[in-house]
Amino acid sequence: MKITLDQVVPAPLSGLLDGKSEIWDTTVSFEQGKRYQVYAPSGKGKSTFIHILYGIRHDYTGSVSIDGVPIPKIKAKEWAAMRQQEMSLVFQDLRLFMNLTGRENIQVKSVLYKEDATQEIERMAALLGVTHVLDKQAALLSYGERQRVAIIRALIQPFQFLLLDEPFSHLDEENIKKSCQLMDEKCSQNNASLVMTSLGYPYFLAFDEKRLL
Ligand SMILES: Nc1ncnc2c1ncn2[C@@H]1O[C@H](COP(=O)(O)OP(=O)(O)OP(=O)(O)O)[C@@H](O)[C@H]1O
Repeated sequence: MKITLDQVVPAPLSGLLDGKSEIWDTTVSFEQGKRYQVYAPSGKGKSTFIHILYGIRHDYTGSVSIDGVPIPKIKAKEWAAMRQQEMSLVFQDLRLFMNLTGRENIQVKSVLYKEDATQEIERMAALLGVTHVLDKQAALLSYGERQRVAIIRALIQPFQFLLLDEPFSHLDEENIKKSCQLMDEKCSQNNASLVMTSLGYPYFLAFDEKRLL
């Protein structure tokens, strides 16, 4: 899978760009198997960028294509299949279901693709120190615990692209390290790409490319 942006300018940033961006208003591709860091200060469009790649924002000029197919030509059914099998995302605001438990949140997608992921969920939860909250309602978890649940949910499904929107904002160094280790492991297993937005910290990932947004 390859994602290409061509002269993309999000509507909210129109007229505000300073010409330094290595993503907006230029041609840039994200290829399978590579790890990208996309960095920028607050308000420069990191979440907007991730939402455009995931096909949930369309308020921009220019074009985005996936494997050569422009996004407007991709049907809703194809997006649904892609989001189950090929693209996984950790939203900045996590988007967990607050009335469901941690485990139910993680299993939301594994139920869809009918894979028994029980053991793998336990392994990842133990590594990230959230075993004790798996059966608690998400609403009762701390933000850092929710963030780790959201990371496990993203890693448990198959993917070719792992999109991460400032995924470590509420984690301590030890948990960031372990999360990076898991992300690295899963990306290598799947020969997947990783695209992470951040304010610029490299964390514990070896990026192939770093791009200023
Ligand atoms: N739906 C929208 N309608 C109008 N303006 C928007 C919309 N979404 C974002 N913006 C504006 O676009 C700019 C980029 O927002 P975005 O959330 O993508 O930035 P960000 O780099 O992720 O910021 P942060 O690091 O603070 O999370 C901001 O000025 C924001 O106010």
